[in-house]
Amino acid sequence: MHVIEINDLKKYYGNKRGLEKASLYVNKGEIYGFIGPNGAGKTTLIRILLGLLPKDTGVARVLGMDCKMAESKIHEQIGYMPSEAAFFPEYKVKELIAFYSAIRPTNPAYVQKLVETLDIDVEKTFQALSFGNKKKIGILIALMHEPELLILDEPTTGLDPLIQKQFLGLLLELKKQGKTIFLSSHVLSDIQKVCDRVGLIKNGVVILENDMHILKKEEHKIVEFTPYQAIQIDGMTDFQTTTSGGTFKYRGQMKPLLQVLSQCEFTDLVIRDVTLEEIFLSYYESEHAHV
Ligand SMILES: Nc1ncnc2c1ncn2[C@@H]1O[C@H](COP(=O)(O)OP(=O)(O)OP(=O)(O)O)[C@@H](O)[C@H]1O
Repeated sequence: MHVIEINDLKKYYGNKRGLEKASLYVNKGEIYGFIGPNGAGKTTLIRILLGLLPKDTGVARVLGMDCKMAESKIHEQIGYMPSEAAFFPEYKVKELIAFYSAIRPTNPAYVQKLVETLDIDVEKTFQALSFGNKKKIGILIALMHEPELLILDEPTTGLDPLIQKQFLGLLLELKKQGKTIFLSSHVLSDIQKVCDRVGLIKNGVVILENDMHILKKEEHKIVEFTPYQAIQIDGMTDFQTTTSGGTFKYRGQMKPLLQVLSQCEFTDLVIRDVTLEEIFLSYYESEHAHV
């Protein structure tokens, strides 16, 4: 059984497309990265998963249950963090913790550990917090009842680098405990760091879904060098001049590449994997990816 199962999901707002025909699945215990440009349909899909929005047609199931039919049962087992945290503004953080602990059973020791990890000041009122600190309260509330599935919408935007790092560490810790995490984000470096699988959505259709390591393996290497010189080798594409040298993409065995490069005089040379951002852009920019 998949923790999340979406099949041919369609949702229109009047005559405006939300989702066209989206399909994806998320396995138990994995961190799934959900990415796509503005307006692609990410929030629509998340709102359907949470039972907040009815679908038109297709399948939307969480933990084996239909999202709309079993809304309240699903909510007990989901931790959801919206992209912008909004809680009772005049409540102190400790009062918010008490409020949510009364709705859903929590382990106080675990809550305290989260408060310390996220470096949260529980004496402040929600409205007195900065954007980043409000975001941390969103993370705390989503995690504090130790749900089986976490659905996180842009969780790290606005967090300082240290807290971002701690937060990503926390996600990996939760994964170790067997929790499943669905992470929608524009911060592709975060997705690349923690996700096992990734889905790309465009115009309401999931155009690519794959394991992160397969996705990266299928792609080419990037070679960056200084100073400029004309390099030629089979498997090379997109040769470009940069301010200090050049770059190209390379698909093929390492040995012939290294033989050619060893003939050159470099002050700097980097052979690296493509980043998720580069993979993402190539899918979004290439003609055949247009759907
Ligand atoms: N309430 C609504 N009424 C009409 N159209 C809507 C509504 N909500 C979303 N849409 C449209 O549905 C499409 C998908 O929007 P959605 O918010 O799901 O995208 P998104 O991928 O979350 O975008 P972003 O990254 O900008 O948040 C967009 O074209 C949007 O304009």
